[in-house]
Amino acid sequence: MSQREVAQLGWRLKKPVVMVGMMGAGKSAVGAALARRLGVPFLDSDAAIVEAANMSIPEIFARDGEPFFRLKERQVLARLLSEARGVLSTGGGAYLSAENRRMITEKGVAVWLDADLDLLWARVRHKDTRPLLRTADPYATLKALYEARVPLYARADLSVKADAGYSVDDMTDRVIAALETRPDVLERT
Ligand SMILES: Nc1ncnc2c1ncn2[C@@H]1O[C@H](COP(=O)(O)OP(=O)(O)OP(=O)(O)O)[C@@H](O)[C@H]1O
Ligand SMILES: O=C(O)C1=C[C@@H](O)[C@@H](O)[C@H](O)C1
Ligand SMILES: [Mg+2]
Repeated sequence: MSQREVAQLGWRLKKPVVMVGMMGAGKSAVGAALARRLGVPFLDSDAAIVEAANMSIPEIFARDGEPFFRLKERQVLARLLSEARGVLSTGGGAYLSAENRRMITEKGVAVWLDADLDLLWARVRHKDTRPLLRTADPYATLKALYEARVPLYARADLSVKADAGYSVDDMTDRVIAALETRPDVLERT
């Protein structure tokens, strides 16, 4: 194969990829790596909310409450989906609303990063950036959220298991392999 042919090897992404799953599953980290790998733009709904509000997520929760955050999340998701050409990582709660799931399914393909509770806890336990976990027993809170949410995340078009031994790059490989099972979403060029 000539150098020129090698340089032209790549991907054609036909629909936006929307990363869903629990806080700490790796949606932002893996989503950004996936976008770099596919050579497409990356968007993150949490980052877009923070930018629009000029406040951190804990500040928005503390000042305006979770219902207000969810309203902004829905508006931002609608805007980002209308302009998305690449990978869009969502916040951990975004896929729980039926209206958000409908918007995501209409425009893109949802990929659930399916990490188990122990892995999620190992990732989030030392950080205080997730307001929902600011409780007397954050592990019990995470467990309750996990158990309530898994049946909804399981509705995603594709799911990719996140194991403790997998790096962000390994997870990116796995997501690409899952996307390649859908020629209507991703093709090699
Ligand atoms: N495969 C991985 N291997 C090691 N560390 C990872 C992996 N994926 C993510 N991480 C790390 O775990 C933490 C949580 O990941 P990330 O912020 O991507 O999760 P998230 O799903 O976007 O969570 P949230 O819903 O809160 O936005 C980060 O510190 C990230 O660097
Ligand atoms: O799981 C959740 O409900 C959340 C996850 C984060 O991504 C943020 O969107 C926020 O902290 C709420
Ligand atoms: Mg994130």
